[in-house]
Amino acid sequence: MTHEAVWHHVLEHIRRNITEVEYHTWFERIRPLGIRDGVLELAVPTSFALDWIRKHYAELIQEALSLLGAQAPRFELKVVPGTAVQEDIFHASAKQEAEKPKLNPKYTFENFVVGPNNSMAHAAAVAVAESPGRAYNPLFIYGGVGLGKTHLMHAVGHSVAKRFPHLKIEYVSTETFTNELINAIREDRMAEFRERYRSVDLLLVDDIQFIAGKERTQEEFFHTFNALYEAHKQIILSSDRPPKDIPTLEARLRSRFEWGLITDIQPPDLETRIAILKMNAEQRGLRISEEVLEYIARQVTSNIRELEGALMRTIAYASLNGVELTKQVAAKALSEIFAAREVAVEPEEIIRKVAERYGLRPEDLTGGGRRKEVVLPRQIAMFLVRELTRASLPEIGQLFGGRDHTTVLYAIQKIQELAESDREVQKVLRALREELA
Ligand SMILES: Nc1ncnc2c1ncn2[C@@H]1O[C@H](COP(=O)(O)OP(=O)(O)OP(=O)(O)O)[C@@H](O)[C@H]1O
Repeated sequence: MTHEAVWHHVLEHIRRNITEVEYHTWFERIRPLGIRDGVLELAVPTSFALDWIRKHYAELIQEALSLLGAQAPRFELKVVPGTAVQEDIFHASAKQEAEKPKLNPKYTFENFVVGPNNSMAHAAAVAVAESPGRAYNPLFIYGGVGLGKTHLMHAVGHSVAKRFPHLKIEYVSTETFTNELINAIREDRMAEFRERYRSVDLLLVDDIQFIAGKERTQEEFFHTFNALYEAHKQIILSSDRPPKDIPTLEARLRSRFEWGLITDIQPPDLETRIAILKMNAEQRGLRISEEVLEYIARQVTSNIRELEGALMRTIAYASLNGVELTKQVAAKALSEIFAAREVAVEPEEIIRKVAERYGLRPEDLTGGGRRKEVVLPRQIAMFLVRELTRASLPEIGQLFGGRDHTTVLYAIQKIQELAESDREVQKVLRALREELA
């Protein structure tokens, strides 16, 4: 099913580069058919769509394929009327989603590889899934970016949904909770908001560290928490750090977060990383040699999302270039990502140097300020962290005050453009790279 993985990555690239409306109109209806002799074959619903896509998006699709390592990126469009999606299907499915908990079907216990790094968190999650509201309440899972916190939370959700179909499950990111709260206040719908969150049996809240500094959200969450807790409803929270390290978290919330069980997830060891890659490959119906899996597992050590990305990239590279997947091919596929990042420099050091050059404090760059004087230096710092370290886009977002990865991506693209057109930026980048080397 390699072509599906390839198409998935192409879509991710496209989505970042066009508007949502364009994406829904043209790309959601395309289905990948396969890869033949390095050519990606795509089914489109009508000949009108075929012409339009060829005319307007061919370059973007090719660009995405070359980012995946295709040396001669090629694709072919075919009209397959069955791929048409009725206009209102989007709306119908959106409605259904709102009612069902938004759980990723892939994030189940069966798909979760247990290793020494996550066995405690896994055992706690299983215990909670078996008797929600009774085992550990709240269950607080913390750990670095891309280590499986969301996966475990969703796994509990799936398991509870299966065992206790009558229970109401709600998964929400802290960002969404905050936005919904703001909207409810603005639209005078607070009673409805409260009812929604206080009537659930299992509440899963992701990235609770983002509640830091948001007084009103903390206040509201405090009451939601109490209502659920008192009614013996289960709460699971995830965070990138333990409660005691979340700044400006009200003491009463902190102590509540500590009432149940706090458990962490550490980066996986080599064996666990290989096992995760193996499972991923098997799920896609692919047989990949141990040697190749180990090679990939040795390249990416601290983020499972990136580990999976590296596997995908390798598979895509081999199939788009029509070659067998060997260790040498894997090395080639990954060389671009890892070669440029072998300089041993810490992100904090980069931030410090960039701040110094612009006469700012490091906190100015990592803080929330949007003054003109800090925006460009911050973007430069993000760009250099990406270039000189192994930090992923979400990790960089975290370093810079919990910004979204799309903001980081935008910053990087911006500096890439300026690095070609603006002499001042070229000079600064050259000087900083020298200082940091
Ligand atoms: N133990 C595991 N076994 C199999 N897959 C895993 C495991 N841990 C993580 N993954 C996979 O790694 C990817 C990232 O996991 P997830 O999104 O749960 O991380 P996270 O810790 O919530 O990250 P973030 O801090 O960005 O929210 C997912 O695709 C997930 O399925």
